[in-house]
Amino acid sequence: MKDSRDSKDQQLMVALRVRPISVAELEEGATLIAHKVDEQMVVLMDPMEDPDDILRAHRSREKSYLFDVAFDFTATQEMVYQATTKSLIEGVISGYNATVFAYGPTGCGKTYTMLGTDREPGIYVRTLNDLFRAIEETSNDMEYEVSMSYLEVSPPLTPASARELREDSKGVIQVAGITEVSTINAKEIMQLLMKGNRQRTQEPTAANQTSSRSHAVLQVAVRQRSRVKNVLQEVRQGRLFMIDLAGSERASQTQNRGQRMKEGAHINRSLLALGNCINALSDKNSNKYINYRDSKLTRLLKDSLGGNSRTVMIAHISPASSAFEESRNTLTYAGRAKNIKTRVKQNLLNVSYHIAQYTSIIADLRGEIQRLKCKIDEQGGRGQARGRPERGDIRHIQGVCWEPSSGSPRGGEGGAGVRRCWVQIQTRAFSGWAPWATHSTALSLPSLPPEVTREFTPLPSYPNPSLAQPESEPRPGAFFSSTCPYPGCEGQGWLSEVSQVAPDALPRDQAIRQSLVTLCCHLVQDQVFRLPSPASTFPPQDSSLPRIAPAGTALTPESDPESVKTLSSEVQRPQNSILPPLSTESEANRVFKASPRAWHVKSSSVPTPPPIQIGGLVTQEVSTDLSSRINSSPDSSENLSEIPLSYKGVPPASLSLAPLKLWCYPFCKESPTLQHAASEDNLSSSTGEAPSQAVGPVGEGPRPWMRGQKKSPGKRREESLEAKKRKRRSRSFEVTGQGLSRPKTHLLGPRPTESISDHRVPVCGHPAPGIRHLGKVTLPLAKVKLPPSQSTGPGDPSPLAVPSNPAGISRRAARGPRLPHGASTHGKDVRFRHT
Ligand SMILES: Nc1ncnc2c1ncn2[C@@H]1O[C@H](COP(=O)(O)OP(=O)(O)OP(=O)(O)O)[C@@H](O)[C@H]1O
Repeated sequence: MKDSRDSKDQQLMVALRVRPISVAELEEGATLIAHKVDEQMVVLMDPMEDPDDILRAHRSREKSYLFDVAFDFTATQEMVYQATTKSLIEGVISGYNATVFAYGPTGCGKTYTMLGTDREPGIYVRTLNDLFRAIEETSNDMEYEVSMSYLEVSPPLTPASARELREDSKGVIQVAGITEVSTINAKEIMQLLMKGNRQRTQEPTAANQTSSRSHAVLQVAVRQRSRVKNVLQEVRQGRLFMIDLAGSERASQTQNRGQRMKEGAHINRSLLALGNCINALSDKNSNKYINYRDSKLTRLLKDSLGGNSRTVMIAHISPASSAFEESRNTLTYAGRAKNIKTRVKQNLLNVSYHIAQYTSIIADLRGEIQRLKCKIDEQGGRGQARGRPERGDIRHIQGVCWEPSSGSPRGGEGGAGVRRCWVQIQTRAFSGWAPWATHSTALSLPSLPPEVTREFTPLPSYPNPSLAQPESEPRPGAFFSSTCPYPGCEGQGWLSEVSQVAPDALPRDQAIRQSLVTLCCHLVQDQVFRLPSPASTFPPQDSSLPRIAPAGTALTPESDPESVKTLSSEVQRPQNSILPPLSTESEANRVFKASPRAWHVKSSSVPTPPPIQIGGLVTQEVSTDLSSRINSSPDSSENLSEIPLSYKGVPPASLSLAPLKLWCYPFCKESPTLQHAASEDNLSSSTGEAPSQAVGPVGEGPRPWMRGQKKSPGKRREESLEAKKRKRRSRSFEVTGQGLSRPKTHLLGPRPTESISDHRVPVCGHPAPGIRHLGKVTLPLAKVKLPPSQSTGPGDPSPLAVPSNPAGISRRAARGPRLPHGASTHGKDVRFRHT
């Protein structure tokens, strides 16, 4: 242990307490000779009055004594404690030694001041209470150890005198064989104190019925250290001595005889030694040797008197004239003690930890790190369980779509993951459009991530498409070509397609449409496939994002034969591949109402449809919902406002990655087989209709750009018309679309192509030669069916039917709003169609 960095001299504080005159003294006829003049001064009057003494005739019989503080019989215990001891507590806690000792003749109130009574507790109790309170107040930051010992320094005649005092290597007096009790609180200390005090030698004398025949030393040690663990730690250790000395006595006064008289002699001897030390210490100019070894008392008080301690001496006197001599001596010694100076230093113990302790600290820190990691994981898990915030992150979407390691679409989750992410993208992308926002709310979907909203916030709020129809409606599909920032982008093509087959699904306002196509194109180009954006830096390039598709990488046998091979093998998989459930129950609730009222219903009012049943598995696909909305027939749409769409009975082979097709077809080329499959699987949604009976695309005319098709455009068109007729007859709900082929463009990339190689993508059993040959693939579209059980009634057996003729379109347009499209199942390369 080393002492404090700075030490300073401290004057010993001396207080004087004059107790009330006792009944016994009054009975003896004693008079008051001690008076407190002011807060610091006490006057003692000599009771001896002899008018015949000429020599002393003009001498003042009063003598004043000045102390740091003086109390008379009016002073309460609390006042004495506040003025003398309370200020020491803070120093003890922070590593300073302190001593309070009561000094005075027998029967003058030393024990009363230090121990007190039950009603009026003394300094012991009050000090300990405040000490523990102060410790508690700082225990958040600091760690404390408190120990206590209660020592009786008695004359050598008693057993307690067998205790030896020893000085340790640092010069601190230790009592051999003493028991130190680690204390928990002040209450426990008080119980120990009372117990110890009962064992203290007390005998009635003529001067005091409860005269203490020994000195009592209560020592409280406080060790303080910071709770912040460090390699080098500082420990502060303060000690507080509270000493109730035995009283000096005169044999004549106590009338002791025998053993009691010998005790008194020993007490007086120790007090005399104390007085000598005080005398020596108080002599400023002398370099006299301080003989602490004269008595155990002075040895114990060595530090308190002349060493490292803030010391308070409370001198006690009786006001009675009968105790004049004792009072005068006490006042004299107390007055001298004022001159004693101590050098106060903070006791600091620098603890440098051993290597084993380092290991322990490191283990603690590792445990803490692990605990925090688990906490983070838990929070992350909860967030994912809630699903919403993470799904709002574009990185998450990309992560869902693609395996970061391989850069390919996720195999296990496959198309489901891609579809799901697209649903999210579409849904959120259209969140600025009020009808869509309605559904977004219903779906409890999060808003777009900042980087997306930054790009697309110009999307206006569009409360109801039917309420904001422009005077002259643009020709469907005619105006999109000039709005897309990407040459040859499929986003506009898709919208054009939608505008033809389901014009009601799109907003009427030109500006909104343009925003919409821009949005779609951005999403297609940037958000999932991360193709280079021609006009913007959106999204911000971030190397930490999973690399998705290298720009301009065409899927050709030359460039990526392995991919093509994989794709080819994939598309040859049996058609009865079963799609696993695509998403959770919450996604199954993504239902749309077709009536105008439905746009404004709150999420709670949106009915929950049964999930899509695919090949015996219950699943659902929001994209097909969207498709169904787009293709809602005017007759059925109103009823659908009350009946959610549901789908069932779709053969596994007819299920495909409709959203993938929608968004991926720019990267795909289509074989005739795939094209056919797409038409069947995705465009036909009549209940009970086999995929083979499904009609082809609703879109008009041949598509010369479908170079990969084996069927001629004319034949394809015939099929399409036939399908339309069947649709009208059956009034079934059909989502028409095709897996489209398109020439290789800069948009081609291996990863989107791989995405369609998901084993759950149904094909018609053809090896897709066109893929190999032309580097094109076609994504089949999802097939959506409305089960009869979910139809609105006999008059509307197939509630959603998309009229493919212009009349149908206009009729629907006149009927009012339709569901916002938000997504499409169409996979047409409209660029070429318009050309
Ligand atoms: N300030 C006070 N107010 C009221 N009573 C007091 C006061 N001081 C002392 N007394 C009473 O005086 C008596 C003697 O006091 P006390 O025992 O404390 O003296 P002492 O100095 O400890 O004596 P000894 O040295 O013999 O032990 C007790 O009955 C005590 O209650």
